[in-house]
Amino acid sequence: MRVLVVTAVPAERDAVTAAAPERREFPLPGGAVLHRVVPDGGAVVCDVLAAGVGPAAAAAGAATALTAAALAGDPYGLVVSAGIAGGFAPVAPVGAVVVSDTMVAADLGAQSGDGGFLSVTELGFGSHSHRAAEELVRAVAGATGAVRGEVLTVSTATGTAERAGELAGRHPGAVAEGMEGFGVAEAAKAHGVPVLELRAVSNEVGPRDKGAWRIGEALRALTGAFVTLFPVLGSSTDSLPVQGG
Ligand SMILES: O=C(O)c1cccc(C(=O)CC[C@H]2O[C@@H](n3cnc4c(=O)[nH]cnc43)[C@H](O)[C@@H]2O)c1
Repeated sequence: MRVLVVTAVPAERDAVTAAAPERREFPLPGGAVLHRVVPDGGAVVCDVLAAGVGPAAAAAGAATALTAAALAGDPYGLVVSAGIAGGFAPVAPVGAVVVSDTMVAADLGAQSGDGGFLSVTELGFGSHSHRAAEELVRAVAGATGAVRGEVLTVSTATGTAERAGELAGRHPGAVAEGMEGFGVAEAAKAHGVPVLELRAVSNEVGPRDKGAWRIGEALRALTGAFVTLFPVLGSSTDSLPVQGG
């Protein structure tokens, strides 16, 4: 199976490729570079792209790689948004791995004028969420020990307890917050390819305190998650189910 993994920054990309013995580099149109690893056994070929921070960069990077692969006649069978994340306490503490059953665009919409928020779904402009295929989420959570739930995609990382409470109130099933998952899911949906979001928690969602972020610990947890994920993907002989809707 060919897998595309999209991270925001090179440190996250390198944490993913560290789960396999060696990597090779392949240029993409536009100048970005895919880092390819073939984990033991060779059943999975995994291209990892550091596409930039935020949903727009993630969607553009993912779509470019998906299109290039499709035009080369060798399309991907799965796209994964991966990296570090803020975790909602107490369900996803620092060092935990999370897998998203629903990738939610949590700040894409409009203020309602009475202090509320209207999602793009409520505005009638498509969907504010993408569900990952249930059997894939279950297999990944089982293999990696990841906490499963909604992972929110935000363009502005949460920096106050008030905002954290607001998001948790609006999304009681949220386990974590990142900045790319929904963008990757949009690109995957446009190409009819299954999507997954897997992140390791570096900090708690809440008051901004970058000094308290445990980035190294999270990146090591991310590597560990991919060490266990690759055999799961390698054992899926059939094509994976596409998004749950
Ligand atoms: O400074 C470093 O060494 C470093 C190494 C790896 C990653 C980073 C990042 O800052 C990655 C930004 C990336 O992380 C996600 N993230 C992490 N915590 C949160 C959060 O609380 N809220 C939202 N997003 C978060 C996000 O996907 C960013 O793109 C630095």
